[in-house]
Amino acid sequence: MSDVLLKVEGLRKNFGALKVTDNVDLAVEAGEIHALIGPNGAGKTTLIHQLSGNLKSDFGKIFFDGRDISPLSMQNRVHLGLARSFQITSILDGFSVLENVAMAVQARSGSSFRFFRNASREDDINAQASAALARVQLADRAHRRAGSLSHGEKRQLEIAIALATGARLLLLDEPLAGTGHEESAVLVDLMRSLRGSHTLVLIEHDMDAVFSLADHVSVLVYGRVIASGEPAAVRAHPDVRAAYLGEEEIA
Ligand SMILES: Nc1ncnc2c1ncn2[C@@H]1O[C@H](COP(=O)(O)OP(=O)(O)OP(=O)(O)O)[C@@H](O)[C@H]1O
Repeated sequence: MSDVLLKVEGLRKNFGALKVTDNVDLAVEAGEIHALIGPNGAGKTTLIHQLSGNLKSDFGKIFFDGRDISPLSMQNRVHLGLARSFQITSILDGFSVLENVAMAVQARSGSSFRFFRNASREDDINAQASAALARVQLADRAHRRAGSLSHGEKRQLEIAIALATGARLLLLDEPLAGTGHEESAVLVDLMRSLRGSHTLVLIEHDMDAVFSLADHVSVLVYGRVIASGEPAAVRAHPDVRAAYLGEEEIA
C-alpha cells in the first residue's frame, strides 16, 4: 500500500517567457529515495526551490503529509519536517562540528523546552546533536572545528544538521558534486542508511549513484516530467534515452 508523503500537482514556474517547470506532477512515497534527473537546464533546481519554499510557484499545489503547504514559507515547511540540505544550513567553520548540529537542535526546540536547569537542557541538546552525528558517521569528529573537515565530511555534517532540524523529508541538490570516489561512496552509503526512516528527494548527475540508490526516478526535460517510475523501467524508456543522447551516459 502506498503512503505518499509528498505530492505535487500541476506545479509551474516561468521566468519571463521561459517555462522552467511546466505542469509537474510528482508523488514521493514515505521512506523512499526519489531521484530527479534530467539534462542541464531542465528545471530540477528550480523544482527543488519550489518544493523547499525558496521560490514561489506560479501555479500548482504541493501537499506534504496530506497538508497543502503551497502557501507556507520555507521556515514553516522546515518546521513541518521538510528540509533542504545544502541551502538552509550553512556550516559555521569557526564552531565545532557538535556545536553546528546543536544549534540546529536548539533552533527546532525553540522555547518549547521546559527545563528547570540550563545544564540539563544543554545536555539534552548535545545528546540529540551527538545522535545526529553518529547517524552520519561523524561521531569521532564532534570536537573538531567544522572548518577543518574535508569536503565530503562537510556534506555529512550538512545532512546531520538537516536531521537535527527534525526533517522527515530531505531535499538534496547534487549531494555528490565535487566529492572524490571515496567520499562519494561514504555519502551513498549514508543516503542508503536513511532509506525507510527518512524520505529523500535528490537531484544527482552521477548516474551510477542514481541507479544504485534510487527506488524511484523522475526525469525532467524542458520542465516537464517525461518519465517517472522504477529505475529499470525509466532507464529503458525510449523518451529518456532520446533525451540523454549526447548527454550523460545513462546505460
Ligand atoms: N532566477 C532565474 N531567472 C531566470 N532564469 C532562470 C532563473 N533560474 C533558473 N533559470 C533558468 O531556468 C532554466 C532551468 O534552470 P535550473 O537551474 O532549474 O535547471 P537544472 O535542471 O537544475 O540544471 P542543472 O542540471 O544544469 O543544474 C535554465 O534555463 C536557467 O537558465
